[in-house]
Amino acid sequence: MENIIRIAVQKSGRLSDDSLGLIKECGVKFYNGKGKLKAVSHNFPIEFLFLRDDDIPGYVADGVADIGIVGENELAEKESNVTVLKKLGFSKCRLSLAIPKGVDYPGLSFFEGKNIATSYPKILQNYLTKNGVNAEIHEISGSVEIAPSIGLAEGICDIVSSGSTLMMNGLQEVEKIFKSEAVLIGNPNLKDWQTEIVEKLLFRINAVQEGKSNKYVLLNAPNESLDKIIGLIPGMRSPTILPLAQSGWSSVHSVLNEDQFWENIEELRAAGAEGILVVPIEKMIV
Ligand SMILES: Nc1ncnc2c1ncn2[C@@H]1O[C@H](COP(=O)(O)OP(=O)(O)OP(=O)(O)O)[C@@H](O)[C@H]1O
Ligand SMILES: O=P(O)(O)OC[C@H]1O[C@H](OP(=O)(O)OP(=O)(O)O)[C@H](O)[C@@H]1O
Ligand SMILES: [Mg+2]
Repeated sequence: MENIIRIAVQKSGRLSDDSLGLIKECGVKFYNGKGKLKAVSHNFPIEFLFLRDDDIPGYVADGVADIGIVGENELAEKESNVTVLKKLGFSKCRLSLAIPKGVDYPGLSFFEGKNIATSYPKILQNYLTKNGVNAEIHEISGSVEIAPSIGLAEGICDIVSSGSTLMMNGLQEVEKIFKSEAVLIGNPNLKDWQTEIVEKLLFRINAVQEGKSNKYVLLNAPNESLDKIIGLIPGMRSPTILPLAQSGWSSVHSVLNEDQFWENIEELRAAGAEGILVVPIEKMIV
């Protein structure tokens, strides 16, 4: 049989759409019908295992899967022996301590001797120990935000993104204790042929991510402003300059980070740039 690697991805939940979307953008084709727990790509040597996210660090550490996509929070909680290969920039969230709204919060000492409900007992215990707080950790596996209102705990430690779940449950965020995003992880003992395939995938992921954070910019400028404009949008090696049919004018093509573009837009216009087009880039290899 052909050599293939195995990737563990979340079956369904907050990580799954972006994980599979990223791999599809890398040109890896596969069919993941409803209820399927495994799939093989027909144009890249990779097999998918669709799992609960809690199990992904352990499967990768044990070598059942060679690589996987998981949140840094789950990774820190499981303390599995895996290598972080790449931060992926999606499923960004934080773990926070929260208490009922209206309750006075004097600082971390609030939690001394209190009960805290969480699905992340290790991360929480490490944080409390580091800060010299003794609290009782009550581990529950979901719907953590409900715990204070049913008398299970005085506070919670759970995932926060927009904060709307906290708000809906009458809670206030009082400490941010851990920042997380999705990461690609790998078994630390991959064989050379497995590493080679992982490197190919990483090359594609980098090209997709570079493409997303950069834009292709085209603009028209009077020739006397070209030096100034080139300084503002230097591009990958240097911008392309093409003469317009109207004499004295040029078309300038360049690639630049979107943030950098917005920072320089006023100066570009002041230098005489006009007809500015900003075009998305699908893949970018630097
Ligand atoms: N609201 C959110 N915004 C952004 N990222 C989030 C959010 N909630 C969770 N995440 C991230 O996505 C991961 C998976 O969240 P999800 O809610 O799908 O987990 P789950 O219910 O434990 O799923 P599973 O059924 O696979 O065990 C979390 O560990 C976290 O890294
Ligand atoms: O700050 P917010 O934007 O409200 O996001 C935070 C919520 O998102 C996650 O739950 P999810 O909606 O994925 O449901 P689940 O707990 O059933 O997995 C997490 O467990 C929080 O409850
Ligand atoms: Mg889970």
